[in-house]
Amino acid sequence: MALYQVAAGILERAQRKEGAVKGLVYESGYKNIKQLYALVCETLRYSSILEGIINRTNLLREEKKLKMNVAKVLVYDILIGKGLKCGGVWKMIARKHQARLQADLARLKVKKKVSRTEDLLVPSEGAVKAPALPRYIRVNTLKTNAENVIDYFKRQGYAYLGRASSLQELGRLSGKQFLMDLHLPDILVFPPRTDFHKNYLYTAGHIILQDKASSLPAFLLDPTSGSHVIDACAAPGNKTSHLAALLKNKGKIFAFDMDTKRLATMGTLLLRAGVTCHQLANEDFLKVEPSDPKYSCVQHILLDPSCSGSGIVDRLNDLTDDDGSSSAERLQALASFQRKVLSHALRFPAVEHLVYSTCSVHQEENEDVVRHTLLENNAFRLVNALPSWPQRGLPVFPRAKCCLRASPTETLTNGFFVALFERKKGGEELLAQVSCKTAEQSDNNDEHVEKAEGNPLSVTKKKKKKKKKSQQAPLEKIQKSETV
Ligand SMILES: C[S@@+](CC[C@H](N)C(=O)[O-])C[C@H]1O[C@@H](n2cnc3c(N)ncnc32)[C@H](O)[C@@H]1O
Repeated sequence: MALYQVAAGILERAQRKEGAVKGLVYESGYKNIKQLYALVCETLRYSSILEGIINRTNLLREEKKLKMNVAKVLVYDILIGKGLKCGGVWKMIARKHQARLQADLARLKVKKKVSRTEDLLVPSEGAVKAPALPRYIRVNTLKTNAENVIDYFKRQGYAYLGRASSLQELGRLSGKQFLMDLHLPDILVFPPRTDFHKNYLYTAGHIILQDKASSLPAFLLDPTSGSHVIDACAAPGNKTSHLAALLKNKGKIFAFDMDTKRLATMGTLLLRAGVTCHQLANEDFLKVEPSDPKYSCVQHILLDPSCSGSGIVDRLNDLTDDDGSSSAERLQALASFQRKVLSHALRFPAVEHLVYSTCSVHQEENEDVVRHTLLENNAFRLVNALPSWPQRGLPVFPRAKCCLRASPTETLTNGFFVALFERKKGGEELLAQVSCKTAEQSDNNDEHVEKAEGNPLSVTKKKKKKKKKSQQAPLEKIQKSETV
């Protein structure tokens, strides 16, 4: 397929949050990966400038068949890149408008008082430049364990430096060094830009390329093996595969997503990761009936709905307006959907714990959604999640600090937000929990006790805690939450 069409397709998938740019480029099967990756990255870098030129010159109105993302890659190549290489009919169209496009770019440079095009990218005064993030990998415990993965990398010439004791250590990694993460188990940390897309462990599903912050939701939800879980907005499925690993493939994950293409990608990812305990449904989660007996044992829900994506570092330019902020209207529309879907999720009768997460940095999509939901629903409260995590929710309501935030500058991750809800305990709820024990859970009592060592969430688990303390590995001691 033609370069520009493939590049535009990747921009579109990145906007729909189907994965990181690098992964999407590799998945495309395009023969010249390097050329494609460079074109996509550069187009993203100049995205808001290109969009401005396209809009001011009325390009899409004059060329009805031309879509924004194809226009962006074409205009990038004709104005900033190495000139149009291929493109057939698109090339002819772009050539037709070349003079006008060049004139608009020239006017923009005069207006911004710069002589080189790249100087248009200079951040405005006071803007913080995001640091390059470490490369995080999650060990897929359905297929292997951290020890095996560490040994494998050592044999590949990497130097293992042990478990990190500070975030600064993660930020100092260079060359072929790597560390075990200090906050989350089964996360290994490598220097920025380490590329594992061709690594055997990745292609065989033994490791998952997932930002550390995006591993928080499943880790905090921590479903016991054998339990029933809903992943409400699941595709492309990194969090689903993490949930399956925590469940040890025992129990059930009901995973929903409205987007057919993303679900197809998810099917491939889950197969590669060895996930077998899931049921995928191409369905609007808002239309899933909470009283359906099928979901009567669902005690855990992971809700990671569509959001502005404003926290994702390699997409910052693409998804924000010229002034760096998402448009107020768009944010309001997203927040309204997020509130709706969160309230819906809390209607499932047996749900005990729910994790709400976004990769947005906006208060409107995060603390405001949580505050609104708590005001509307007094059966649930917030749990003080992972007390050792350094960045907390913005203090815009009394318990907002129970929530977690993440950012390139403070946690060396993409921007992220997580809130852990817990049903307030009362006689009726406890009865419901007992009657909801699934067959798999009854078969796995020993496993529950073991898992409970690291999870102070449930009353029964807490009682067993003292007994096994001496056997705990250091990472199992991580306190995931505390009730305040
Ligand atoms: C942030 S992404 C989910 C990422 C996913 N949790 C992961 O870790 O790979 C949000 C997803 O929600 C889906 N979505 C949006 N509205 C939905 C709805 N009403 N019901 C189900 N899925 C929905 C989108 O198609 C998109 O795939």
